[in-house]
Amino acid sequence: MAFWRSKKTSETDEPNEASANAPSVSGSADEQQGSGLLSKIAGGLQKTRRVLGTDIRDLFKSEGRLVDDDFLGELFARLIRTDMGTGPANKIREEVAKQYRGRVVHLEEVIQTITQEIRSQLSQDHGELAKNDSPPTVVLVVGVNGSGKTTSIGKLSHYLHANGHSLVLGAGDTFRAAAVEQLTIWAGRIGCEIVTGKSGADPASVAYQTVDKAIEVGADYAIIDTAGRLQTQSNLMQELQKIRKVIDKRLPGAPHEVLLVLDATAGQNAISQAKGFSEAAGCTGIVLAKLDGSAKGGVVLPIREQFQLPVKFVGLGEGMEDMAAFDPDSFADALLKG
Ligand SMILES: Nc1nc2c(ncn2[C@@H]2O[C@H](COP(=O)(O)OP(=O)(O)OP(=O)(O)O)[C@@H](O)[C@H]2O)c(=O)[nH]1
Repeated sequence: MAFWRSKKTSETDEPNEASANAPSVSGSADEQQGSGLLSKIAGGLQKTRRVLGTDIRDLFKSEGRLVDDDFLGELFARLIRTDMGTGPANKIREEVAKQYRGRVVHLEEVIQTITQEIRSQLSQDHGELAKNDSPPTVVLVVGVNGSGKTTSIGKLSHYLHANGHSLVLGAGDTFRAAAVEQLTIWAGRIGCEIVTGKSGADPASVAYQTVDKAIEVGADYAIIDTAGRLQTQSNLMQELQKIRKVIDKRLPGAPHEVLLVLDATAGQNAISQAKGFSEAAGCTGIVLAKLDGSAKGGVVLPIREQFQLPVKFVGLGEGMEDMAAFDPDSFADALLKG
């Protein structure tokens, strides 16, 4: 499932982002949705691009620039302003140094090199969910309070449903009544079943019943929400492990995906969240929500570098269709080419 497709243009193109990112083949509902999302992703990354693209352009006040230590230092400082962290920024600096040191370069050459390097650092990321050989595929969704879990579940469910998959949602955030209501509204919009527990019920029992229901009705996916928690709250982290264990008891091998929803506006804080959650909850992938409101989209890079956690989806707004499957090529292009 990829509804944010990579563009197929030549290496030297400097395209208008909205049109040039259009899918190579058009026609299917999937792809029509994709082309809308492509301009959305470019729009979503606008803030990050403003920091990165504009900053890098500013390095080139004159025609070309000599690539020396001064230039490389300035480049590095500008890269890390997007919260991409020192490791990934260093790799980009080294690549630029390797290719151009001692030479006068033009903006386009440097942008091209940076884009390629970002692509290659993220090349293993893609927006695909794991799939259980015999349904249901169980997806557990975790993250800190307010990161966008419930909204992301709604958007993901909408996408799966629109593509012919049946699903059951589990309102595992039994702590916050509004979260249950919110998920119930999403289920109503999508037209899928939802399992809820009483307020304060054991979330593990809701998770168990959700998987049970999905098996009973033969659903393709069971998607289970959880209450927001801080990665430092060890009792609540243990609760996630219990939820996992109980799910596995009902369906051995499940959950097949544990998606960590990170708020893109959190920048470097998202890194400590990724660390705490991936250790305690065995996360398999990231949903980077609220990319539309963030200038820190570069944070995708250190998360991949440090935790080998692929970004699977990005959230680009609060509406039902405001989510895109992650694609490194489109991401790198949208980040730099404006
Ligand atoms: N702009 C924007 N807003 C988003 C996105 N995803 C979620 N939001 C908003 O972020 C806020 C929090 O989203 P929720 O889905 O309620 O977050 P949550 O993680 O379930 O929250 P808790 O249950 O309190 O932990 C809401 O106002 C959402 O509408 C996104 O991709 N873009």
